Amino acid sequence: MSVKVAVRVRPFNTREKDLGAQLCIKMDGQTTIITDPKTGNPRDFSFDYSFWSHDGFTEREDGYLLRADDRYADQQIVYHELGEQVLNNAWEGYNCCLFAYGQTGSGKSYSMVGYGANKGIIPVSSEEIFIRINQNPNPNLMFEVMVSMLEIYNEKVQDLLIPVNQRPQGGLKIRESKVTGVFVENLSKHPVSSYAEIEKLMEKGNTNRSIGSTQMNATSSRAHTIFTIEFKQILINNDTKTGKVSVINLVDLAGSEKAGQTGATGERLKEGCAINKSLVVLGSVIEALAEKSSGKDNKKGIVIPYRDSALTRILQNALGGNSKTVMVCALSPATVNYEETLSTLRYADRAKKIKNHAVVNESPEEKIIRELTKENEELKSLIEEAGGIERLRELREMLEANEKFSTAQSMSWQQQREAIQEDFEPEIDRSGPHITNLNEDHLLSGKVVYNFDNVPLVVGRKTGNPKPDIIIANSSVRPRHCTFNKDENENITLEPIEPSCSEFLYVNGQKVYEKVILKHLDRIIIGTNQIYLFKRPGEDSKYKENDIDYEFAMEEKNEAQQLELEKEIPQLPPQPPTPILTKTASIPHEEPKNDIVTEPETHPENHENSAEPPQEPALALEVPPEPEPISKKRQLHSRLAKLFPLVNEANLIATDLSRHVKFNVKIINLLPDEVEKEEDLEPDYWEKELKVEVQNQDYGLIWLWDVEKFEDRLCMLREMLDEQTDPSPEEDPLWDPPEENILGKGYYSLKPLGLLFDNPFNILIISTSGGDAGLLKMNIVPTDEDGNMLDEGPETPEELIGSLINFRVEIHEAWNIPLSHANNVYCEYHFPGLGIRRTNVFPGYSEHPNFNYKEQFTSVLVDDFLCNYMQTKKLAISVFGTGMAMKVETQKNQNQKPTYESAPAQAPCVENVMENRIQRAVTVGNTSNLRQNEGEVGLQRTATTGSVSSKESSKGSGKNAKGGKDKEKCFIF
Ligand SMILES: Nc1ncnc2c1ncn2[C@@H]1O[C@H](COP(=O)(O)OP(=O)(O)OP(=O)(O)O)[C@@H](O)[C@H]1O
Repeated sequence: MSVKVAVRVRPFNTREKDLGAQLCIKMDGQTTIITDPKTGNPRDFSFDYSFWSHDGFTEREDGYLLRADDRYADQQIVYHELGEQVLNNAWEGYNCCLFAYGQTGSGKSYSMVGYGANKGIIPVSSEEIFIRINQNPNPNLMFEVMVSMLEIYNEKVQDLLIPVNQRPQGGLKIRESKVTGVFVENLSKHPVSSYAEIEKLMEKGNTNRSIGSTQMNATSSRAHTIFTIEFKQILINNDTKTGKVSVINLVDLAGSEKAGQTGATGERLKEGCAINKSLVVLGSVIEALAEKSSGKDNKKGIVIPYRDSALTRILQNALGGNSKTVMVCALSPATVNYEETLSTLRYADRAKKIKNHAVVNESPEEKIIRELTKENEELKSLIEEAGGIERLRELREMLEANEKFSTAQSMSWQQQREAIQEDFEPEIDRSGPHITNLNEDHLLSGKVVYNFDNVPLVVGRKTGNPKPDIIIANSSVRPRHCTFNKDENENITLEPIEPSCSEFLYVNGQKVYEKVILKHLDRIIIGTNQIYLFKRPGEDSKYKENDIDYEFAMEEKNEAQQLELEKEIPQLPPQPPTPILTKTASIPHEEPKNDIVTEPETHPENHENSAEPPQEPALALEVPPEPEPISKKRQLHSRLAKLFPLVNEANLIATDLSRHVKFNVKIINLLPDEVEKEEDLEPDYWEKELKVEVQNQDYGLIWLWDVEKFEDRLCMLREMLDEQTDPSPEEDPLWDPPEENILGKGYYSLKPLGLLFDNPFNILIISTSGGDAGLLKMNIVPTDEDGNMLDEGPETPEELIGSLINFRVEIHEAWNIPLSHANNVYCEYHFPGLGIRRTNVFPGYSEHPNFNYKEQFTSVLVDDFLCNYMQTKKLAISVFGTGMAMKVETQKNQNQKPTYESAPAQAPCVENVMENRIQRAVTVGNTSNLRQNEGEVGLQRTATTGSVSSKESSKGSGKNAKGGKDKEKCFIF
């Protein structure tokens, strides 16, 4: 039977409502339709169930969302359709699995666990199990229920039903035996006899998850939780026992954002920290199984990569095996989440193709014990014969795990119940002032509580001396970070322990520089993401407690910090002067006060081709174009406000890890593809993008990372700090193969082509920071059909309309390319109607690549569009190159100066480069095009020497140019 797939769309949340969100999902019977907000194109998907929970409900007094029109699917309907089916299957003795998949905040936990009166599938099914048991009329039929709860975070499996401080460092081991299949070694199983007991255990599991999340740097929404109910029915007939057993796995998966990038392997997985390896592999498993089920399996057979992740190993049975499986895909209704929601629907579409082979698990107990004993005997004899320490160790561990498993298996439910001492933490008194946690996973909020019976309470890391009272393992939290105390009026106060802690201590979004008195429902942020709500029962607040959650507090902080930032940094972009001159000199503007934000400091002075007719003075008084809309500026500020603390945190982690690297925020320009007016070449009018500059402090080299890559790497840095291990280069977030980057764009006037003139010219390559990245010698030569240059052209370009022209694009060479990125340089352009064209790649390192590119185009029709294009637009030529490659022998040697790949040319120091540039610019004969400035990425900091052989380097660089799998030639910070 196939995996059953359900999709469910939730209501808009408050934030989406505030932003005036638009709906992009419709449902019609089993069909779910998603509409692309950009194109208006709908796409249909068909599933076993499409649950509409977006609107059409009323709220009952107890908070239950009740259906008000026929379309609305409330919690009861969803349970009835999915949960009940799971229970029926379990009763028949089938293994069952229910997955919830979807991006963070899409409603997975709402469906699986639920909130308040809106109980989800897990509690309702658990309750129903005992209702059914209690209704059983057969005195010879006995039932045994055991539960376990685990979390998979960063490929580590942890038992959620044991105290956090008893968790094994490396997590629990996943074992596999011929007899039992896959099992988690030492996972505690808890015999339960009522729903209330299950509820208590679930509560305990969530509290442990919540505590666990304060003990790690990363966020908890990237963890998967599996709640397992083992359900046995034993029929006693005279002296014989027969029965059935069913394992019900209820799986709340981590947020699926970015997991759409399924099939990502190798290098991509290195950046997969935020992507979540288990989810990526789950995608691959589903894809492979879907392919297999669709009969596309070729003779060799499709290998299902179960073993590639902890999640898929544990759930192997649920996917394509002995299980009746249901997948609930939670959908956000808002157009802003269109891409993610579409990817969830695609995922769901693939999952429905999986075929499972569920069988009734009848009376396995005695049989399993018998077979396990046999397997253990076999293992023992293998141990005797085994050669090699590694193999011996493996077999011993397997035997030990198997023995523990058979001992547990042979114990009766009653014996196990007696053996396990459920220790529930005593309730903390919340009647007085206290703080309680807010977690991005709503289920984990309110689980961690501290009251102020014993003050002062110091917060810090476990390395703090004296040891703090509240331990938070967040890299942005100092060893002794802040203190909660009581003043003479019984007010609770909070203050940073030293000034540097204020960077990561906020109350209601504002940094805390000195002692503050806390008021009821104040939001306290410690570090980057540990949030607490202060409560003083009985005190009034202008806020309602229900309105405050993790997102609220984060958003509040980001907005407040954004306002602070706007006060500190110059306007982005600066207001253009009025009136604007077309051939204007650079517009002076203030140096940024904040030394982290680096704005483009110069402006292109003159990008005109020499063959261009002089500009009419009339143009000089043109009205300046509208400045960028405020919202874009604010959006940039808002992203900056979010990025700054992360960059600060990355710098703190780098220091803690003794890595000589500094992160800075950079605002770079998105160079335009179409240039029409002079203003189009003013960086002030270009779209801005945020990058993170990564500066190696030993060698002064600089890399620019996308924010997304930075966030992935930060996440890996946090984990490195948590685990305190030396990663291999493949796993090291600060170890990169050389990457291909855009060095800049040059703009070539097509006006001469419109008059059938050639136009040999050295165009300026403008870098993304608005500076220069060298010069490019090129020409477009109008020709006859045989490629011979034409002698004359028309009086006006319009005369060409309707005729066919021939021309040759020549890109000869480039100069002064920033050396640090001058490996495998090539150019690319897009002439309208002729597609994207590329020069050859100039192999190896060269500041002066010679492309020698000539491409003849014949019979190109000049229509109105092309005629107009040639008169008004410039052709953009993009120049790409690959970054510096270095070899590092071992990580231990990282403090030694790395050796470059050999090359004939000296890798120059910055003074030489600038000197050479000036000399060369003079010989180029068009000095007006050369701007001496910060332009190129990392050039002026490339003050290293070394030798680089272009022959040598070109050998490896072919691969590097394509994204670089060549780990040998990587750089380590
Ligand atoms: N069907 C629904 N009806 C009403 N509210 C819903 C529904 N689904 C989700 N919500 C609300 O949306 C918010 C986010 O839902 P939920 O916590 O279930 O998301 P999630 O996908 O589990 O997120 P995470 O990955 O962070 O755990 C919650 O406040 C929840 O109450």
